[in-house]
Amino acid sequence: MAAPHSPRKLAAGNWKMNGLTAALSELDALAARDNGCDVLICPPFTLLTPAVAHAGEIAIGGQDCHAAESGAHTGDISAAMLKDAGASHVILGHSERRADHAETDASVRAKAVAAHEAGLITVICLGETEAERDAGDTLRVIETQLAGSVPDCATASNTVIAYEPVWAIGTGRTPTNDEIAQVHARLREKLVERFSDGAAFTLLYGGSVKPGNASVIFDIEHVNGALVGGASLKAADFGPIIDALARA
Ligand SMILES: O=C(CO)COP(=O)(O)O
Repeated sequence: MAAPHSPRKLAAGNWKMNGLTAALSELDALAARDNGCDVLICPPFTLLTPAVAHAGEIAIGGQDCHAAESGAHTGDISAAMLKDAGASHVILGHSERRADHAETDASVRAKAVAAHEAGLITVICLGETEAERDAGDTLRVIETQLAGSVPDCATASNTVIAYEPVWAIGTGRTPTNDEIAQVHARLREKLVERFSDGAAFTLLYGGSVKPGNASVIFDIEHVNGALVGGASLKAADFGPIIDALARA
């Protein structure tokens, strides 16, 4: 595939630890829409294979993978297993995993290398905590996470960056538009410095994106889409967010 010259828009849903078989009807509803931009759903591992069968044009991704190809890692899943199940993407370094599973920038980077070797597109998450924000450290934190978590093999075709302020996830709170703009501009600047196709990486915002605030967020420069948690679980909520992105 030729290298992209400008970022592709992506509406990504992270179902987290939500969804039994009945939730596949939401995927049916999304697959039946005329979406107008790339859509990705990352269901729990148990639904990956059936989700692929229900997804139509919608891409399906995992929510994590191990850095090793295989071996004695009880409860883990490899990038090749995700690919084998029909996934095209994997979320890495989500703040819930950084917090609950002690993931570091180095471990996220190792997972990203494994995912790229398996042919997956990575959605690498970063974002500051509320304490870091209050201390005025947001840009320093995201720069460190970007440098540490994104491997040298990253390209605009195999890597998406998601800025998710930890304090905005599931809280109904979001940064100001200026704050989002500042972070995304810095992410773009650093990607352009490091990668020859840095201008074409898709940059997502995540954290309390809803149908009511999506359009305003998508109008911000360098915001190419969203990584959505709660509002991705129902097609009735995620559909309007997809439409807002397609229109932006
Ligand atoms: O963590 C998120 C997506 O990965 C965001 O979750 P919410 O959209 O529920 O705030």
